[in-house]
Amino acid sequence: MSQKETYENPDLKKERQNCPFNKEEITNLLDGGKEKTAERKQLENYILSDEQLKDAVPMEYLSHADKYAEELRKACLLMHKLENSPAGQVPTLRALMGAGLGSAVLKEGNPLALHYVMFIPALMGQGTIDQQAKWLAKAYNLNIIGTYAQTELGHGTFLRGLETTATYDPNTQEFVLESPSLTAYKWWPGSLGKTANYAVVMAQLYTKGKCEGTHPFMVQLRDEETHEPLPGIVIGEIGPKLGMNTNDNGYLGFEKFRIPRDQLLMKHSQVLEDGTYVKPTNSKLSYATMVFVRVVVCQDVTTNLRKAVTIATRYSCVRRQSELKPGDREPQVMDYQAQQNKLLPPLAATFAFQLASDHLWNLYNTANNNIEQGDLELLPDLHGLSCALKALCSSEGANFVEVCRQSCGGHGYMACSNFPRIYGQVTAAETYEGENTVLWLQVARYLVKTRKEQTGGLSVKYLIGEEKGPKTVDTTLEGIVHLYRRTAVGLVDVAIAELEKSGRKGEAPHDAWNHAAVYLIKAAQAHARLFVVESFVNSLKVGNLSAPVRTVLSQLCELFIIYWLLERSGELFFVRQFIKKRLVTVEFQVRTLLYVKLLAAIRPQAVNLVDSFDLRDEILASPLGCWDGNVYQRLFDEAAKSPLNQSSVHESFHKYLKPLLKSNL
Ligand SMILES: CCCCCCCCCCCCCCCCCCCCC/C=C/C(=O)SCCNC(=O)CCNC(=O)[C@H](O)C(C)(C)COP(=O)(O)OP(=O)(O)OC[C@H]1O[C@@H](n2cnc3c(N)ncnc32)[C@H](O)[C@@H]1OP(=O)(O)O
Ligand SMILES: Cc1cc2nc3c(=O)[nH]c(=O)nc-3n(C[C@H](O)[C@H](O)[C@H](O)COP(=O)(O)OP(=O)(O)OC[C@H]3O[C@@H](n4cnc5c(N)ncnc54)[C@H](O)[C@@H]3O)c2cc1C
Repeated sequence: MSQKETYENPDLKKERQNCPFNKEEITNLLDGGKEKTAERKQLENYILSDEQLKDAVPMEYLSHADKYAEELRKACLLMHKLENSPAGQVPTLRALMGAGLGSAVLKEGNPLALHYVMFIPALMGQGTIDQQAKWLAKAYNLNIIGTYAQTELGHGTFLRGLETTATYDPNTQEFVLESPSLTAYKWWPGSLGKTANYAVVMAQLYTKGKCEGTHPFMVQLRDEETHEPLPGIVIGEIGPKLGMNTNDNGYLGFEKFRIPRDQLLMKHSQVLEDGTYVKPTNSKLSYATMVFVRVVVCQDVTTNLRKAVTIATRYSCVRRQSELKPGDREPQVMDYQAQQNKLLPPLAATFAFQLASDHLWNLYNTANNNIEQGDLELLPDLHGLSCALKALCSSEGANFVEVCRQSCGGHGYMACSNFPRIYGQVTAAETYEGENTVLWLQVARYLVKTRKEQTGGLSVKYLIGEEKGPKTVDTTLEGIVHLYRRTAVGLVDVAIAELEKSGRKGEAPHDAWNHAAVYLIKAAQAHARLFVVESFVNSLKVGNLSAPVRTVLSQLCELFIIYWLLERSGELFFVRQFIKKRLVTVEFQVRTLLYVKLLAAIRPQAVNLVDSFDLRDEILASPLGCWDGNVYQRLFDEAAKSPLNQSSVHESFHKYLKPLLKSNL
């Protein structure tokens, strides 16, 4: 890699001098330990040194079909490389599927991602031991490649409204899959368009003339040799999207397509040979694959945000523009407080989101182990928290990525800056795996229920009983967290009051719910933010951090929680107690002062902080963010790759422009 080449932009060099903390300590912290960092670096060397995995030309210059083919070529090569990986197969796969190493090679959506992120987890979570024995080894060995086909043209959010049917025929002991209308066609599943030959398909199960709701079925789609669609399967790709264009999202219809009974994934519910239906212990267990993906999406979004912040921070220290002191040299744009205000909150957010995502990952593992033993107690909390953090990390993440792009001025708008690709990935996460508004409303449902029934899981314990803590302005971190807590409780109470008001007017509960949506969403968002800031503050209390690292992380933590407070200060007005005590004004003044001081304190450490993410140039894939800061030369080199620069006069001049010039219009 180019990291250790001789050139280093003098401004970046200066930024890197006298770093007050040990960068490697933060790298190790983010990787999960020194050994993990070493493993990651070894793996990066192994993968990124392979010439065949490099793009001959930037992907943007390829046609839609060539983009897909090129990405598939690299994805398959990567899978071959797994066999000899120095880190072992599973860690390598994880690193590849994560947005870091994988995206250095597979730029715009991996055609094999769904196989690992949803198909295999669905088999594991929904299949019986026998079904896993039959399919899992094949899936791991890539003898079959699968996807997760749930969303339809007509319905993505409302799963109870899915139209695809799977009707049990006891005479042949088969299910008959059918798409009864155009809107019943599966639409969106990744890797379905051209890559997958199998899918876990969600369909309405009918047996003995009764609909038992949506269930997962293992379905072969294409011939294992020829890859031709099987008779009764109508399949194709849905076309270009805002981003993720190398992932072949597809459509799928069924024309009385038969599968054996044992291809209903029967871990939680069964259909016996005679058609008798055996219910699951909880009907939402068939939604478990989505819960898993919501959990990993938080990590994925955070990794992408780290890339955007690194690119924008380094560029902002190389870029000099305008005049700060009259007559002086143009300053680094990072020296403008306005630029710090853009970039330091997202920098802090990368830590906040990572810590909250780690917390969620641990909850997921504990809850999942318990569910395997038949104990579903943690399921509601897991559902609530995974919805909350998926929605928060993806929406805030997408906004922050866009701010990072804007902070790079015109050059940030170039495709080669990598911002369009990063944004395409992060904003997709606002929609897939549960559209964010819909997830906020799921969270609100859990909060309202907890507050009313005074019982709920760990993440909502603060809603049970009377709130405790100071009622006046308290400038400690604990004090600010308490303010978040009071806001979150207050907003749930406001939402409940709205629901009750509508109830008193005689509105039916579903109408009252709809009419309180604005309040409910605010309450859900305040809850999610409380969780993130609590995780950040609590994780600084524990752990073996050196004093300098603790200091800089504490500054970031404080900056972040004040930033959100100021951004969302309007919400305090919803909570009556703040208005009565005139707390809002006081809070606002005190916090703004502190926030501005923190910007100045963190500014000199910004480059060192993004360096400690240890993202190689190949992973950043942006001339603006490269380690050496050789921004202008690299931009020029990128422009030289344009097909329009391969000749001094393009053929279209002779075809179109010259006749126009000569036409005397
Ligand atoms: C070697 C192996 C290694 C493996 C390597 C793995 C590698 C991992 C590496 C990680 C890196 C990965 C990076 C990955 C990211 C990039 C890839 C991204 C690919 C994206 C693919 C996208 C896929 C999709 O989008 S799939 C489709 C997703 N669709 C949805 O999410 C639909 C949303 N809708 C719903 O979920 C529901 O319909 C809902 C919840 C909105 C409403 O459902 P309902 O049935 O109508 O329920 P409702 O009446 O509202 O509530 C009833 C009741 O049920 C509770 N509930 C609801 N859902 C759940 C749930 N999921 N779990 C538990 N409980 C649930 C709800 O709370 C209510 O409870 P009560 O109030 O108590 O009644
Ligand atoms: C990049 C990408 C990859 C995807 N990959 C897959 C995949 O692999 N497999 C798969 O099955 N699907 C996949 N999807 C589909 C995805 O899961 C759905 O698009 C998503 O769940 C949203 O559903 P929808 O499209 O029906 O949106 P809609 O529900 O139609 O949303 C439209 C609007 O209606 C609002 N709305 C809907 N219901 C409510 C409500 N109850 N209350 C308030 N507002 C509401 C929404 O907030 C939104 O503003 C993918 C989508 C994308 C973008």
